[in-house]
Amino acid sequence: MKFGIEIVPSMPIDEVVEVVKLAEDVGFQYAWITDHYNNRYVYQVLALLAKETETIRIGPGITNPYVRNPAITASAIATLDEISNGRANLGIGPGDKATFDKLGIAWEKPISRIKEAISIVRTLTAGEALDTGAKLDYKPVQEKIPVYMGAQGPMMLKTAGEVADGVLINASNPKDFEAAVPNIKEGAEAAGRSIDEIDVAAYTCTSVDEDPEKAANAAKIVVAFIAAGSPPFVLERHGLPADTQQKFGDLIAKGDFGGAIAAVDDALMEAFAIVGTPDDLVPKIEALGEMGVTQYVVGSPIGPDMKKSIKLVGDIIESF
Ligand SMILES: C[C@H](OP(=O)(O)OC[C@@H](O)[C@@H](O)[C@@H](O)Cn1c2nc(=O)[nH]c(=O)c-2cc2ccc(O)cc21)C(=O)N[C@@H](CCC(=O)N[C@@H](CCC(=O)O)C(=O)O)C(=O)O
Repeated sequence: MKFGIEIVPSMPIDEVVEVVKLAEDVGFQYAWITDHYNNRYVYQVLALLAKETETIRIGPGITNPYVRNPAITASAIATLDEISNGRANLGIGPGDKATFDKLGIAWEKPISRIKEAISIVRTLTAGEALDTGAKLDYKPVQEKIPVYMGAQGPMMLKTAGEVADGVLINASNPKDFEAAVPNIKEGAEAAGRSIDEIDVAAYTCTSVDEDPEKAANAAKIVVAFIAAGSPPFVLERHGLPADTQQKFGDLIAKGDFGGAIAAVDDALMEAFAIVGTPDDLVPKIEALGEMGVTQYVVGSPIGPDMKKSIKLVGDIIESF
């Protein structure tokens, strides 16, 4: 099992660098930086991480094909690959509707847009020209920069199986991967590929601490947001009430975060997060491995004390 870490650059840039360097020191192999307009700009954060780290692979986790023209993304990731001396990964996915509504961007045909974007990025970073004649005037270090797709829906997962080198799946329960992996496999085989070529990453709401209750409490607000964004098929899969999305969506929309946290029960925690002591985490991550997960990404909130939690995860990495 490989280990990654998700960092939301909502904290001061020096702290972002500090926690990613710590993650590298304790054995994490991937750092994924989220891409939302309201946080620090993903590619400047990544450039700094490239200069400040040596071995950890880095990339957006995830960007999308709507906020930037894919040729700009190609140049951004090729530049990152040069600065990091060949450690860039591109994480790209549909983006989220709430953000696009705020930016006045129409969220149209996400699957087609992502496939087109990946094809453009691959063509340009391979030093080739688009039909329009567009071409990069330099080549990245890596022959082929790995492209990971953020995906949750069945069609998006199949598309990832068809075209991507990896998939970042925002989920934490074995039931989600029991459903997701066959979709990825179907897409891969339809494209004459094998799922073994694809790094299946669990991009998981994680909270670890020596005190399991503190760990659980730190995750509740993230679980509330996940519940608010969970489509009916996910709620059904976990036997959650059909009105869960509406209930948490309403609480969050009116800013009642206390009410949202109080409404998070054990069933929601079980469905949408992996929390507890390091010893609690091991069997849960192993269970994901049995479902075909090959990379575990420690996602927000990571823990009540982020640096301490990164070190605690570091203590269990070598046991995988
Ligand atoms: C579009 C959507 O795909 P989805 O994968 O389920 O989208 C949910 C999330 O993956 C998506 O919002 C991500 O961008 C969220 N996301 C992030 N979103 C962000 O904006 N920033 C992030 O940093 C971020 C990180 C992240 C990490 C992992 C991860 O799994 C998701 C992450 C969906 O509805 N898919 C369905 C329907 C597909 C569809 O839209 N089909 C179209 C036509 C097909 C076409 O598009 O051509 C249609 O039916 O009209 C499906 O896959 O079955």
